[in-house]
Amino acid sequence: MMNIFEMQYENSIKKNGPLAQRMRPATLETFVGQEHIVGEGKILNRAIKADKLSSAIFYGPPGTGKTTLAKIIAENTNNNFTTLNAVTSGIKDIKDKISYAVDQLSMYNKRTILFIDEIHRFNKSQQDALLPYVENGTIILIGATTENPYFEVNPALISRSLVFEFKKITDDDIIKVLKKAAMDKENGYGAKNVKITEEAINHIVNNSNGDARKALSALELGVETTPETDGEIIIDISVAEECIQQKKLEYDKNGDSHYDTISAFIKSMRGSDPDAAVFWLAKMIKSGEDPKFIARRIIICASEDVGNADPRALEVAVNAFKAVEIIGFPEGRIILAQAVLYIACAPKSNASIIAIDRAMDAVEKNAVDVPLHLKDKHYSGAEKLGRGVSYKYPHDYEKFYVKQNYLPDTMRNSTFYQPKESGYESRIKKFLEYLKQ
Ligand SMILES: Nc1ncnc2c1ncn2[C@@H]1O[C@H](COP(=O)(O)OP(=O)(O)OP(=O)(O)O)[C@@H](O)[C@H]1O
Repeated sequence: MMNIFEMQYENSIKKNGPLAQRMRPATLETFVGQEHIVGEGKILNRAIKADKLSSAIFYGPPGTGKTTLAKIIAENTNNNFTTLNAVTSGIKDIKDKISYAVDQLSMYNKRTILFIDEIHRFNKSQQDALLPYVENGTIILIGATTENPYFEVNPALISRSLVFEFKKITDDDIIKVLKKAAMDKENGYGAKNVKITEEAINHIVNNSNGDARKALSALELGVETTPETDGEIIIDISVAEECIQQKKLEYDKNGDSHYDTISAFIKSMRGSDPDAAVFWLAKMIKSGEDPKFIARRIIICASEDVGNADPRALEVAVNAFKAVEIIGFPEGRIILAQAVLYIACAPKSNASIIAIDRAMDAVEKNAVDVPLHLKDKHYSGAEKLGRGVSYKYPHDYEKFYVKQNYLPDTMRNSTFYQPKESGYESRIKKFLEYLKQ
């Protein structure tokens, strides 16, 4: 349950807010996807129904239902419900919420669910302030984050919470959400006679990246800007293309533009354009992006796009992460810039990501029995079973290399790693060729 002001605010959003807010499901039955979390018999489903909720962290991409699920929980349990947004709140707001929760418990014997959006944006001392009250059960914390909580949320809070990972919403489920919004007479466009072509729906779905808010906002823009023809509003492919584009410019302040900037930033590093890379870095710093968030993207880029063409890129990136953690802003900008420029100017190879993705695919598609000669023989009786028997020890051979199969028998000679003729990796390539001569 929410307090009276929060309820009034919610109701007014429900009536007047954007389509995505108006269509926010209020019950588990209308909530799509995330079966692994809320499906029948799953722990959260049971906890909600039994009103026995413990603190939780909801982790996953935007628009996948983290806030929605927290609100459903609020509606369906007997606790108070109140919210904080970690981007806009400070320690005073946290203390106010705590004292509200303490009053509620002592006066009415009611616990309070505190939903904190973007909890990773709280610093350590802000997160620490919550701890004793989470620990003694005054507060049931539900923290939502798009960032991996094991890196970003205080381990003490994590260990007192259940972590639930939200997945991107599937295409079929997004279609359901869109069709429902088009037909819903009360909160959607059911009264407007909206027709969406199959092609338009597919286009919106394909460009929503599993984000229901993004899909609904595109539909909203389409309907609100398309005049009626013969009593119908027709959303065809050209309208859909416009809407999913324009939405990026007009709608999202923190949401899409944040992700678009990161995307431009990473693409500039990958594209070996140091000027553009440092420009997007500056934009992220100016818009208040967390330095550790930026540093993590740099680390990923160092491995994904530079890889073994210059193995030092990963070292530089990891060290930049550690350094900004110690230094913070404003000087942290120099450290980040150094790493970004290093990576933008380094030789490039995506051989590592290709290799691991191919290998993961192969693991899914093949039997993965370890060949007999590679099996562990360090236990009695292993040799009788033929384990490890015909294994050849490479150091006993010329060049410290011997030709031998290391893959499951069904996959002999599969190739996952194809070193590129780039930077240090070209030396790796030559070396492998020399071994195999
Ligand atoms: N699982 C879902 N089922 C039905 N509708 C959904 C679902 N997830 C999201 N939506 C729709 O998208 C809107 C935004 O979702 P929500 O605010 O729950 O996302 P979120 O995961 O909290 O995202 P963010 O991290 O950006 O805050 C909702 O108001 C709702 O209309």
